[in-house]
Amino acid sequence: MHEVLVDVEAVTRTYGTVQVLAPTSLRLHAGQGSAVVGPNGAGKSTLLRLVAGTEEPTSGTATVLGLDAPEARRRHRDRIVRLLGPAPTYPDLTVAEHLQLVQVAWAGRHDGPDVDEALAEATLDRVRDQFPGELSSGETQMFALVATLYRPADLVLLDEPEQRLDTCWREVARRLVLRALDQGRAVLAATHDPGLREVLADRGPVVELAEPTR
Ligand SMILES: Nc1ncnc2c1ncn2[C@@H]1O[C@H](COP(=O)(O)OP(=O)(O)OP(=O)(O)O)[C@@H](O)[C@H]1O
Repeated sequence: MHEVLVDVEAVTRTYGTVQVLAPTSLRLHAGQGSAVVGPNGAGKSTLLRLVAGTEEPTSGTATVLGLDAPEARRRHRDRIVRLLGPAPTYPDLTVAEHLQLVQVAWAGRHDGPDVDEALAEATLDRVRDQFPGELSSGETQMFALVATLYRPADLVLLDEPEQRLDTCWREVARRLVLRALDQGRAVLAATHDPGLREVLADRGPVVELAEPTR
């Protein structure tokens, strides 16, 4: 059996008096995909932050790579990558230079295509020499997704990777996620995109969250 990467047992999250995440459980093995779905405000991003270890559950446990999620985040940064909100960028490095930086930083462990191929397959080659501040919102999102998936990781956490992408780029995003799964990575993604949900549902559990009651 593949390694258990994520083991979430009855986690909840409460802010003030409102429980924004009702007890939720999820188990994800290497190479599996999981879509987290539900209406706006259902707690999808909250669940991802609990798994990312950037936030603590009110009750229940979130275990990642056998460790409490915040500890896993510290100890296994080479195995976990996340795109939860805007990606940090260097204003004076071009799009291509960001990917080159990823190659250098993870020297010897990068097994994807070369920089120009990675940009071309995401149809980002036209902006290869532009700076982050010169990109459209969709280009920024596509660039963030490509850069996120460019580094090595066994577990990929994505919060609505389809946001601000047009129909063509949503299709590209699905393809990139599918390739990550085919490479044996586990992908946990909150999404409103039915196509991405389908890609992930083929490879693992769908987590359906309901709107919080106030
Ligand atoms: N720090 C916080 N303090 C108070 N309430 C919060 C906080 N963070 C999130 N919430 C509330 O928790 C609920 C769930 O938010 P979350 O961002 O997880 O939803 P979501 O399912 O990702 O929504 P969307 O599809 O709109 O991105 C929302 O009602 C939100 O207002």
